Amino acid sequence: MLIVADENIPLLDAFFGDIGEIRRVTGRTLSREQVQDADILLVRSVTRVNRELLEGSRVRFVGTATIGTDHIDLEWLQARGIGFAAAPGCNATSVAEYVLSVVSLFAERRGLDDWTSLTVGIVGVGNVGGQLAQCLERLGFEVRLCDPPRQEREPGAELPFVSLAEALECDVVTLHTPLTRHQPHATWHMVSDPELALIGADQLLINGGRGEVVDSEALMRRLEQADAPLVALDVWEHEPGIRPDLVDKVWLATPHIAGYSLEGKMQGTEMVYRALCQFLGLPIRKKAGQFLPEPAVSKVSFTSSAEEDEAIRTALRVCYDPRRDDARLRLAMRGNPEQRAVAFDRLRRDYPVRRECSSLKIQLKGTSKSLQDGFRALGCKLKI
Ligand SMILES: NC(=O)c1ccc[n+]([C@@H]2O[C@H](COP(=O)([O-])OP(=O)(O)OC[C@H]3O[C@@H](n4cnc5c(N)ncnc54)[C@H](O)[C@@H]3O)[C@@H](O)[C@H]2O)c1
Ligand SMILES: O=C(O)[C@H](O)[C@H](O)COP(=O)(O)O
Repeated sequence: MLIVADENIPLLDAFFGDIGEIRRVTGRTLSREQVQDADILLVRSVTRVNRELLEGSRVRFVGTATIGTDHIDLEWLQARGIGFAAAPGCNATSVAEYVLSVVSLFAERRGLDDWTSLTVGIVGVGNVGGQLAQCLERLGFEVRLCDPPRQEREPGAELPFVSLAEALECDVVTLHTPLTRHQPHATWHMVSDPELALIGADQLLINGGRGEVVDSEALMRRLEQADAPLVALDVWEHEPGIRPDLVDKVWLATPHIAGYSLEGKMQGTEMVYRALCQFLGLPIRKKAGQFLPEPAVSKVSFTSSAEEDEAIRTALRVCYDPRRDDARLRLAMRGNPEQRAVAFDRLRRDYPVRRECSSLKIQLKGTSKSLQDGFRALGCKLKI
């Protein structure tokens, strides 16, 4: 059995080595010829999987080790009877930690002693937005949730949903919707001139979903105005050929790596492996956890002198500080368009190991219960 797989999927040999022969390919440039004789295709988000790629091939199962599926023509796969699996929720914790870290930097920039005084509007309350909301609420933030599809599906739900306009009133607005083009709730350019006009200079807009959810022309126009909001973009229209002038204008610019914790990537591989085993009728023998290496930083201690917010933010940034990715992306924006696109993908391919807060043991001596609860909200292991 031939498995054609994106070389950026971690642990390919460990998970799939005894299922078939693996041919590693560059996901961005995968061609019909490369996939023609494959039985199984494993991709990440940079490969468009559709009729143009697969017509006439032997492929009978496609797996994407990602949450998003907007790069896959699901209808065509279904019509052809080709098996499919994605990895819902695999890197939700990683994205939530990215957002928390960005919010912590925003609070510092605003000179806030208490970061939980910020209100946070979450647009798209699925695996990522839901996990983020839960964590923020446990930390003591006021959160507003906007998810019209869920609001319709769950009319009697306990969760109070707000409109997009109401979410846009929050100090921080963070986008976690999929990219969709079908009405009534299409997200393509969901945030454009009218929505951007609703957020002002003391607010922060984060996009951790898909680049095309925000109209980048409109965003450029808004960022040229004196009362423009701060913006943190992890995802961009037209990746990898993103606009350097937009990178210049946004406050925090990262190369679509919010979900790039090692745990998140490895879980993505495991989920596709499990689905493939089921598809082929094979036993499931492996788990991502068995391959997780020891983290570079494994323990952090705080004493009774630790200031609560400060301690939580320190631990968060031990795991992930987006400023390093921001600096690298800005450097990568030198050169001509082709060089910039290559550099964008290289930053993603050669991404350093990043671990989630769950990899961190926190030792607390004489600290308050609320500080302990804060670390629990982050998923850290506690030693009290
Ligand atoms: N930046 C990254 O690295 C990264 C990582 C993971 C996922 N993502 C993106 O984030 C998206 C969300 O991930 P998830 O795991 O939470 O997906 P999910 O499917 O679990 O949740 C998405 C939620 O968005 C809601 N939604 C759909 N249309 C909406 C609209 N018009 N307005 C408001 N809400 C709407 C859905 O009802 C759903 O509850 C993914 O589809 C993917 O594109 C990005
Ligand atoms: O949808 C997802 O899971 C994320 O956007 C994912 O982290 C994207 O990473 P890529 O597949 O482009 O490596």
